[in-house]
Amino acid sequence: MINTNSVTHTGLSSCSGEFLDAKLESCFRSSVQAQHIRQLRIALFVTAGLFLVMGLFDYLLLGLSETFLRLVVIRGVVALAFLVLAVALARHPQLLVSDIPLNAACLLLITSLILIVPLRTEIIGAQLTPAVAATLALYLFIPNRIPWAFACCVYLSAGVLLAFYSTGLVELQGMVGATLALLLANVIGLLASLRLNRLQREQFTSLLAERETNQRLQLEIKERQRLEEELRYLAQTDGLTGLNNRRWFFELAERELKRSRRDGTPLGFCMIDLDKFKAINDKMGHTAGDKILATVAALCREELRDTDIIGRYGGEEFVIALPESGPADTYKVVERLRARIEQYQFPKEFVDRNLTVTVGMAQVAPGETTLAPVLARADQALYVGKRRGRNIVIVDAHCSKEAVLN
Ligand SMILES: Nc1nc2c(ncn2[C@@H]2O[C@H](COP(=O)(O)OP(=O)(O)OP(=O)(O)O)[C@@H](O)[C@H]2O)c(=O)[nH]1
Repeated sequence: MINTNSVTHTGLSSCSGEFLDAKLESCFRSSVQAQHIRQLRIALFVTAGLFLVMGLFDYLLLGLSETFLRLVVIRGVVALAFLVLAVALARHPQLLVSDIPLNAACLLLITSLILIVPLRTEIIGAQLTPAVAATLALYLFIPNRIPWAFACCVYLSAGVLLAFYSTGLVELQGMVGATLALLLANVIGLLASLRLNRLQREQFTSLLAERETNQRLQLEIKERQRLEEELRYLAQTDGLTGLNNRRWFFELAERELKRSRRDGTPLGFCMIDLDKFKAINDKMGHTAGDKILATVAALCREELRDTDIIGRYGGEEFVIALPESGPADTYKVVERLRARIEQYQFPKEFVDRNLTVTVGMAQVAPGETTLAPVLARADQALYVGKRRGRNIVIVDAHCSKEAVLN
């Protein structure tokens, strides 16, 4: 579909009612091609049918005479040509935009109408009706061809009038009447087809504008959704580590606490603190410290299940909630995590010794409805670990040794 931005203007020609912009005109034509082909085929079938039906009247009027046979040939050729064109249009839609087949069909129709005039002299007055009908049909049923339709209709009018005259049966008054009738048919046909062309194109322009507005709205909606997503991410995420920030961690952990109480499933917590991090910061610089924090966060994430929740608690301290993890499971996970960080080879420009972490671990006790007590116990255990020399997992004293070792 064409973008109206790429169109210089949507003005219409006053002669043909068509778009002045060739690209827009061709786009319009292809958008209505199927509809126009359908209309034209119906017109072709109807004309062929009418021509054949008229043969019956010829027979009633002329009997099986030589003139009748001539009329049969003329009508047969026209009807056959129209039927062939109608069938061909269905198979080859491009015929609609090709001038030769349509012009040939029009010329055949007009010539036959002119030739019929001297063959049916007994009802010469009635010959005007098909000529007027054909004039209107040529303007209205063959789309987007005003100049050709005009040329064809001039030929038809002149030919029919000349045929009337050549019979010598039409008086001056009759000739004037026929001329006026054909002139009127031409004027009405021309104006109607101009108006039709204009209306169709104005409708098409409005449709394009509507589509463009819709597209713009859709882009705006997408952009808003992207911004909302970005805002949500910023509101929930710690910029340095990409982990949940403290506020969002609490939100998620509260939900887990409620779920564990409802389902009666265990919920483990641990606090992780980097050992002697101040010294690294002081020696290697704050940027190196930042890189280490981000790497530790990534290592933690790798060691955890998708259902575990990790957040940056503050500075160089992380907090993890482990749903459906009893003391033994929680211990296994955090001990694995501690060992992973201890063994991890950080680039020498970040830290010149093995980095370690101390972990304090606690379990939510039965009946606890808030996070504060369990986090306080995990923090207390962490503090004990720091005092014991660091690089260790300390289990809160409320968890029995057996439960942890199970
Ligand atoms: N690079 C960097 N450093 C941070 C950030 N947040 C906190 N820190 C530093 O982390 C250090 C924490 O130092 P301390 O609380 O004394 O603890 P520590 O040196 O790790 O010693 P222990 O915890 O007792 O093993 C401080 O130097 C803070 O400046 C951060 O976002 N980036």
